[in-house]
Amino acid sequence: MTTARDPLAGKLPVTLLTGFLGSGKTTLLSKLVRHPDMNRVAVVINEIGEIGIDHDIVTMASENVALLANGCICCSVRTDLQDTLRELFGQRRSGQMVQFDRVVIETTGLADPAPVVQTLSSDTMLATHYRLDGVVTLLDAVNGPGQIQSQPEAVKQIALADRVFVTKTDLAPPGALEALTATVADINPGARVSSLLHGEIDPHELMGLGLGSARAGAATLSFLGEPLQGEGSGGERTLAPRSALHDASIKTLSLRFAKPFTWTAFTSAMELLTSLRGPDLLRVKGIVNVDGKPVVVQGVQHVFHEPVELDRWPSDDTDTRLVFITRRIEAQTIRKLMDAVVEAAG
Ligand SMILES: Nc1nc2c(ncn2[C@@H]2O[C@H](COP(=O)(O)OP(=O)(O)OP(=O)(O)O)[C@@H](O)[C@H]2O)c(=O)[nH]1
Repeated sequence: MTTARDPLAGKLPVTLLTGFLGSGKTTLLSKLVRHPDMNRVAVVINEIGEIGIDHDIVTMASENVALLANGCICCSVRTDLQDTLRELFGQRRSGQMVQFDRVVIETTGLADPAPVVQTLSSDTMLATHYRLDGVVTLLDAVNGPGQIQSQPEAVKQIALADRVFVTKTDLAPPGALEALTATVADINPGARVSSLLHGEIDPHELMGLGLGSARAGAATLSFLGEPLQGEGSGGERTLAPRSALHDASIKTLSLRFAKPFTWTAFTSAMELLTSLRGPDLLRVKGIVNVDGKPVVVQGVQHVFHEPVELDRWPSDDTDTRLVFITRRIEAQTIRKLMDAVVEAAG
């Protein structure tokens, strides 16, 4: 990978909407697509593995694509998401399709969102035209705690989120939002958590969540503000062991490096790490000091998105700070590996 000043310019932002079954995704989408500020969005509902789900937002045309009165495109995918995104782009370019300027993909409630994220960056054609703007995960205030304990995919959806919205707090006992906020923070300290009732939301809350917004400044890099356990050492947390999570092997590791990296050394370390442990590397986010310059990096499992070089550091802190969400990897393993590669690179 190479750094570029703004590799995201001109690409269509994609928001990935996840959340366990019944968490309120369709409710949210049905409000969103009717919002005046969302009039040029293409909504892709990825229904793989689900049969006959009748999303009320979609008045399905025979080819499973519907054009809403306000210009929204709704499209239901039962086969191949990649093909659908390619086709949508092709039709947009040739004028057969509304000039949509954003895509929202709703994944099936049981899905692990990581493959969809990977698809976006590993498929060359898709990566040229689309960029992941953020992962939004809905979490049911009533059923969420049980799902987190029993369903690894629910944990994965939270682990990959940029923002988590807790839905149905009106049905939940007092304190449910606070408790779930703490649980989410254990799984993914970088995700902002707020409540969402009956899908009522300002669409802008869902935009500009990911890397594309990194250059907006420190606020969007809040995940880097995690307290680290000692300068130069790796902070490590096992996910909420007290709540007996099903997949308690998922950990959030925060690493800080004072010495700047060369880009070659950093990418070599990441390449080695992903080749050795890719499937267990659920998410990596961070800001890297590359020869003094701040570069924001983000990866999901073995796929790294194009890094973004910031114009300036968001604060006085110019250390490299990386947050890893991993399964069965210790902080010291990553640190040793990175140190070794940096040393070898001279
Ligand atoms: N009380 C209450 N009900 C809600 C809220 N949000 C969604 N619901 C209801 O929860 C139910 C499930 O919502 P959906 O939007 O269908 O959930 P989904 O995530 O699309 O479900 P799947 O397609 O099965 O994955 C519906 O009956 C909604 O009306 C909320 O904030 N409060």
